[in-house]
Amino acid sequence: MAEQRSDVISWDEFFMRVAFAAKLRSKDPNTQVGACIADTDHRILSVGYNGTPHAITDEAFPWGDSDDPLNDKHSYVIHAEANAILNFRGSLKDMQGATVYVTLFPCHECAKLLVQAGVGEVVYLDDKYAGTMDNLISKRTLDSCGVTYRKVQMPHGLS
Ligand SMILES: Nc1ccn([C@H]2C[C@H](O)[C@@H](COP(=O)(O)O)O2)c(=O)n1
Ligand SMILES: [Zn+2]
Repeated sequence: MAEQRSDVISWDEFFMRVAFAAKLRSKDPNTQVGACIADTDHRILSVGYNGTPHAITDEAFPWGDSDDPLNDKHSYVIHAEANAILNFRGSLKDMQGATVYVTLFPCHECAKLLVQAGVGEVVYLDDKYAGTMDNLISKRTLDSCGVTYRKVQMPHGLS
């Protein structure tokens, strides 16, 4: 009888790999973010990455930081989590209690969107802005709304 495989990746690893693949599509030169939303039956509902609204071409886009909001990328970029929610083609009731896998901890604006979309859990890879005001607001929002969050374990790595 064939031996059973012992190195099958977990659902957490699988969905985080999907989120990681999505972030490879991002044109942001500084921070690429991917998100994958999976339902309680381990089905992928949607995927997204940080990018521009569709009519803005990469060439015309100011991909830098600037004190001038007109020339600051943050004024224009749609975050990975927001794109994942927007890309979802099903009924929002199917997203109730879903898990979002994100390569970077959600900002406070995305935290609000995820709560309203019905997401019940956030699993993140990196939290490089931990301790910033934005990050504290995000965590307070998630805590207040009963959305749990945890850092993913990737025993097989990402390659
Ligand atoms: N959870 C997040 C946080 C940030 N983003 C996007 C927004 C920008 O494109 C980039 C952050 O750039 P930085 O300020 O680090 O130069 O990441 C996101 O999609 N989701
Ligand atoms: Zn965000």
